[in-house]
Amino acid sequence: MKLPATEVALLEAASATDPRTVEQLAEETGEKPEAVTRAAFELADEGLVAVEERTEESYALTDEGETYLESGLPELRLYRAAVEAGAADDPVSMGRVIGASGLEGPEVDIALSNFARKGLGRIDSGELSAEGDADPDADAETAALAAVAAADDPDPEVADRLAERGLLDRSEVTERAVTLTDDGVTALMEGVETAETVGQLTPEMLTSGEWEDVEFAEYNVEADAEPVTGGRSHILRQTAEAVKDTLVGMGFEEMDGPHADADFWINDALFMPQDHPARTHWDRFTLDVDPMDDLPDDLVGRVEDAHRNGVGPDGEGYHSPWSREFAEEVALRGHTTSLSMRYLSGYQVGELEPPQRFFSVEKVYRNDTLDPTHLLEFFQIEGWVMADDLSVRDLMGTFEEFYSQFGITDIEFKPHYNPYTEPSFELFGTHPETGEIVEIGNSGIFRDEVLEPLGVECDVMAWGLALERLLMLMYGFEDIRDVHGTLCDLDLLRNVEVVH
Ligand SMILES: N[C@@H](Cc1ccccc1)C(=O)O
Repeated sequence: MKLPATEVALLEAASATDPRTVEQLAEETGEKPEAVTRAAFELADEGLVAVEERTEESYALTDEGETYLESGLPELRLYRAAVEAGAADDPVSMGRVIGASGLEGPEVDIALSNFARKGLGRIDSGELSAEGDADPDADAETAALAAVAAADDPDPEVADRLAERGLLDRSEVTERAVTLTDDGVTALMEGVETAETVGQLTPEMLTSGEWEDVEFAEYNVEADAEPVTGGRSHILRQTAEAVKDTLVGMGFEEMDGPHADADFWINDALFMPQDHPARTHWDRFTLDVDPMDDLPDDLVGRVEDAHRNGVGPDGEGYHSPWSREFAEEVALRGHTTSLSMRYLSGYQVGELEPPQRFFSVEKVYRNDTLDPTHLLEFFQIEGWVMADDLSVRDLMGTFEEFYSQFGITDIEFKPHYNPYTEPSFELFGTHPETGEIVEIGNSGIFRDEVLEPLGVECDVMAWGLALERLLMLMYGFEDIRDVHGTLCDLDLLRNVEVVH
């Protein structure tokens, strides 16, 4: 039997009783491991050897992991500083502990988010208390980092968590072991000879014409290749595109408009009283820019009248102060319902005749506290339908159809209050991992106090859904920061595919 040189060397080095790994065989034959793997698969195809594969996880410290192994994990440094400051007895101001800990930049966030998770203590209204019984020297994550540094096996669960924190790189190593089959033994006994094969075509072979007589080695398309982690679109972006496709498929057109807008469009047009708590500096990001003093006078007049006196024979209005200056102030929009107001009023694209359906998937800004389910900037899936005789059934049916396209079929509704819709409903879905009920949106049918000043004479149902929450239900994230910011899970962002 004639075989290429590497195959012959491999057959001779392999044993019928003792499985040898590709690495052992590579050492013995003096061939590269890739060449041995390729040859082993060739021989396996011929039935001369059996190849057994085993996949194992392997870990390596990232640069950050190495830094923390030396300096201590940020949360432990925070804990030690807290104990030193007396936080095991009485709560101490967070700023003071952070100052004393020497933590800087992103390390502060990292320390704070892991501090409570590890039960090292609690953070409450800017004060930090330390758990007296915690033992920073017995930290499982530090132990796992040290194990990896010493080439020992870390606890797999802890190692997974460290990989998520970006402190360990996880890779899968496939180990292959080769054994001679009976046919392989027979072939060896009958004698195998080397057939010359060429792996690389050279310019010399081309000019001399030698290429016509040689036998070329076959490509091994199963050989391991280095993973490539180039740029790709972010999971949130991919999901936003999927949402847009879905809504366009449902007959909606896309809205577009300013992120920084007049309070008039963000709040007044929505019949939000000017003294509503959501309009104070606590919730909104005010901008130090010129007011928008070119608002359409007629419309502003009708909106002011609705606020002061109400609409229709029984309308009450708010009888509270209303100022045009406040309406002209510019802030970052806290919801994209500002766009709906611009479109419904005819201001953005001219007057619209019913029926109409519009949507946007755009960023909104709220002065919230960052936590596992809240960001200061997030994407809202805004939408509305303008038609005669809309009912709550239409609203619910639209959501059921929309969410079912993303595999979510257990939407629940809860009556709610918005100054601009009546009735109003909050939407909920079930988190696939924790089973918890998660709020995913807010909706309703616009009140006359909103529609009449806008000049809309039929019904309009509308909603604002959170894109990030949809993501949590689709992929089972428990912390939205897994896809954003310094704590994001790079492995996931590199590998996830959005399908819908
Ligand atoms: N603006 C609401 C969502 C909404 C839009 C339109 C009608 C009803 C509710 C929010 O941000 O929560």
